[in-house]
Amino acid sequence: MSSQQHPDFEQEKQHLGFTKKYIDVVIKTAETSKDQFQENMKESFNDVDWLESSMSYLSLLTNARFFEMSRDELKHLKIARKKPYFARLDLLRDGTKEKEVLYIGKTSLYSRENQEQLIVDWRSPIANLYYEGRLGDVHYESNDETYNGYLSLKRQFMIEDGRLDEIRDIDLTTTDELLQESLAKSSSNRLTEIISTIQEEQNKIIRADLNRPIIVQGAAGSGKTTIALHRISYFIYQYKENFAPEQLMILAPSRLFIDYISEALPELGVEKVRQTTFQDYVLTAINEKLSIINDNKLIHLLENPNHKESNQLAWVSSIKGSPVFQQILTKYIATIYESFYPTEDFTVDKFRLFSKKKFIQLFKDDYNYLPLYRRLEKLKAVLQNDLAKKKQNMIKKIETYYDDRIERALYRGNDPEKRRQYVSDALDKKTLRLAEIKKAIRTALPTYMRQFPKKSLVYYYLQLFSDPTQLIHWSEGHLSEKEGNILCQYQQQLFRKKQFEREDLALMLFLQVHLFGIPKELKAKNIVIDEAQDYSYMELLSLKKALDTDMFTLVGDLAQGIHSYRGLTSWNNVITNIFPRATYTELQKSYRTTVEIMEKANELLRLLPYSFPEVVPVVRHGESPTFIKRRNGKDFVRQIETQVAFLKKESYKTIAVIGKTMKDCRLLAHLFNEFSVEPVKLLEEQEKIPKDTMVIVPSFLAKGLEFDAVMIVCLEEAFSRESELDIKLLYVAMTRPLHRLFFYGERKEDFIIL
Ligand SMILES: Nc1ncnc2c1ncn2[C@@H]1O[C@H](COP(=O)(O)OP(=O)(O)OP(=O)(O)O)[C@@H](O)[C@H]1O
Repeated sequence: MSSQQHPDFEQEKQHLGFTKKYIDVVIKTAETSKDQFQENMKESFNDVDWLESSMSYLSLLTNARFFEMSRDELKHLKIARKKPYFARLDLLRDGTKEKEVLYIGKTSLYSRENQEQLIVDWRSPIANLYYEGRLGDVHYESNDETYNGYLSLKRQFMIEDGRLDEIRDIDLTTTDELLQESLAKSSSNRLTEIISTIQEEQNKIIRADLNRPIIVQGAAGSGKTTIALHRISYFIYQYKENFAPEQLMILAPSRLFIDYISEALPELGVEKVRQTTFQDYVLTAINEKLSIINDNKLIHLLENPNHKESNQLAWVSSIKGSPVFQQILTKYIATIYESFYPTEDFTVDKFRLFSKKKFIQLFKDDYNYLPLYRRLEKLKAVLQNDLAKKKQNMIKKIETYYDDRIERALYRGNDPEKRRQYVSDALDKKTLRLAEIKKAIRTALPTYMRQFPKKSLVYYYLQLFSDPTQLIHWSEGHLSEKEGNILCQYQQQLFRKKQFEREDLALMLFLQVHLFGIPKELKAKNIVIDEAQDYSYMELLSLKKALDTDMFTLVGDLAQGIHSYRGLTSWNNVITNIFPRATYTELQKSYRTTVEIMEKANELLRLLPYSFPEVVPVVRHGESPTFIKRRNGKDFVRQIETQVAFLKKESYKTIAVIGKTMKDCRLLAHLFNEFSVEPVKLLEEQEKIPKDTMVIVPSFLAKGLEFDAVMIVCLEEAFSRESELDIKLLYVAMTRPLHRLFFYGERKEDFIIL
């Protein structure tokens, strides 16, 4: 049963009215004075009937502790006012006679003293019944205990701006209606929360064991980004006593993407989670300002396919990201460590204080949990302590030695002059020796430590590629002589220009961890990586080492792996060698695109050399993707403008023109700037996405984003069937629209599957 004709509609409307007013009172009281509560209550609930019917709630409120809420709780309650809850569950617990009525919302509201909940948080254990429980006998787990009961009602509420529009009683068969409505909406250019329509398979991932890493291979539009954010929200809720949100981290593919997800964060209560990119994180962790030549490589590969240089570029990237470098770096680091084994004992003057054997044993074994330079610091402190302890003893020994000699001299021989001379010499020697030993005590440690010169991370990194013979040796047969030479030459050429590539960052981070360590504040308790398919093996490994935890949520789609020359082509290696505790899940259902668009995009997957299962769109129909022969110059701009005007009339709000390369996009932007009356915005890596302007975006930057309508344009650059990268880029572009897709080009063949 649905709509406003529902017999309970009026009653629910009243309940909503009460809840809203009630929230207002709580907010007002929390913000002003707790003593004002009764008066605030009377003022708001001047309707006597309501007041009486609400007496049970009233009694909850007399407890002053109720109002002690944190600033964050207050903020969330204010947000919740517009839509306090989205569902209701009626549950009769086993062994009880009275059913419980639970209203599920984004944030909870309850009496802290008697635990009676007015609104139950969607992340609480009992709320799982909304996502997974069928009507009838149900159970849920909380604190390792299982609770059983009978679920007699599952009701959804459509509340808009605090107004109840509709109520709907649901069972498994009807849950899709709300989802369909939500998917049919227009995109706002931003990611939003999906709390009321989370699907069962998605819910399983959000609530999967929080003490284990999780890897999700999900089709384009299957909700990976959304789920990852909801999982963080769930984590924060579950561990609110143990961790602050600042201890969690989201690694996004670009700053553009961070801007894109930013709107969903406050609603989910995760806005304080650190959000950064891999590059920015590494540069902070190694504390270096390096010049990184970024996606140049992708662009080069795109613009010069099958070129000899492109092949070399791709090979260099893949080798630097591969496990071969784990081996090379491990050997290299071992060599650096050995170069720190002292050749001499630690002596002060003639006293041997600390043997080199003991030093090496501490350095190698006892402190092996520390990075190299921290071990040195520790050892320096050990020697310093030792010296401080033995200092007086050494001085005493010298004093005793000379005092004994002087004493003995006093009784020696008969010549008083000689005796006097002898004693005077001994006294002089004593003074000299004491001065010597005091100086030695002062200088011995700094002199000893000087044999361990402090070098920078960049120094060590450059050294790694300074000698091809060494590099080949450390690779233990994985690099041929030719390959070792090519790699060293390539790196040296970069270094001469004082440049580094993104692929260098993982290796530098790995070195940093082992040589200098990562500051505590840059470690994280839980990390979410979106677009994880674009990370290399070494990037993921170095991150795990740097962050000192395997609590990662990796979400990605290998079919969209446009950086697979450096990234991953399978999750196997990652699971086996980096995250062996990980749970692996696949999502094949796509929620973004219509059936018509997804079917066309699926044709591209069939052309890829790996077998990707077809993406199953949630059944939502729309217009078929359309090819339009494009005109030139001003006429082409008019053509697009007419299309945009038409789409806007159809109420589509967000529209993007996607070109294959940045070069084509720049040409497009130029054309529009010259001939268009409407403003357009060319999106680059660092941009913010404007809300009401049509955007031009290159295919590789469009990854992860979505728009109501997309126009893929081939101006000078076409997509080639021969290139795996082109197939993936076109796939990325085709899976961006929610509703409409157009291809504008000279020839249909430029779009491979037309
Ligand atoms: N359960 C759901 N209810 C409503 N909307 C959903 C649901 N799951 C996903 N969506 C919507 O589907 C779209 C795609 O979600 P999202 O961007 O998280 O997918 P993705 O897997 O990260 O996609 P891509 O691989 O293309 O980056 C978004 O508009 C999201 O709001």
